[in-house]
Amino acid sequence: MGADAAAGHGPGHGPAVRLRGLVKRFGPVQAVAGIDLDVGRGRFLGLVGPNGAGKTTTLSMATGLLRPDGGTAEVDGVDVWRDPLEAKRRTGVLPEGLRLLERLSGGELLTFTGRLRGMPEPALGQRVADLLGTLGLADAGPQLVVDYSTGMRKKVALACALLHNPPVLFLDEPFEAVDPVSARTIREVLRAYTGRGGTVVLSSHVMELVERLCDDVAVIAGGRVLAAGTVEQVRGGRPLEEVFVDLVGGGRREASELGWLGTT
Ligand SMILES: Nc1ncnc2c1ncn2[C@@H]1O[C@H](COP(=O)(O)OP(=O)(O)OP(=O)(O)O)[C@@H](O)[C@H]1O
Repeated sequence: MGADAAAGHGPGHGPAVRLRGLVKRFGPVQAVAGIDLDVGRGRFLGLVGPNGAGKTTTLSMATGLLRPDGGTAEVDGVDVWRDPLEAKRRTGVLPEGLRLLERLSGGELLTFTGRLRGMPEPALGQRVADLLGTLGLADAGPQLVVDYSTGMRKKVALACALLHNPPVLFLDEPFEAVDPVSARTIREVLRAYTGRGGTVVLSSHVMELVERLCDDVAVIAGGRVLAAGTVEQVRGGRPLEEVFVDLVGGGRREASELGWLGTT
């Protein structure tokens, strides 16, 4: 065992995700202003924050999609920017925006993704069939992704993230536009995954869902972590939404100021 591994560092060691001093600026906008965050193995972390808080920018830097201006990101003990290929082997990502290969069917997209990841047949074919079946996409058959509904696109993108059974999943708004039956299935799939030791980081605007599903939560605003811990710690006995609004809601104008709305 090397000195790093003995000290709890290096591939397969330490927290599943370790972010240190992550910083990103877009011109005059400081999108991420120094984020430190650890996510333990087998934990389910919800990343919440108002629009423009820096959630997607943080997830993009943690998954090798956007180069940080400063700081480090490690996944499963691998530095994402020093060893991106190894980090990406250990990561499944449902990115924002869902840019997919539109002229393939769901099955073709998954098979192509699996081959890019070097997955062998026939195990790949079995996993593709399992994922399409479980996520309710099998009936879409040869339909092309370009003709999928928004929720179907989300589900096939999620299937791509799960396909290689990575130890860590990063999911940007995985439940957005997904119907309640599929949402329940996805919750069960993700719970089973963390139950077996997998780690999930998801961003969401739905506090109730984070409260119900996640072990841990990090509230970010203005590119900084305002609160982080177990859901119970951060809630402190109150509904998470209330705590969230107290933390980030300052400076908003009252809805009642739109007194003209609805009057004739
Ligand atoms: N490519 C870009 N170019 C310029 N500014 C950007 C870019 N990406 C993000 N930003 C800015 O960085 C800030 C953080 O954006 P980000 O998308 O990370 O927020 P978010 O928390 O994911 O928001 P939302 O909940 O609305 O998706 C915002 O002010 C946004 O306008």
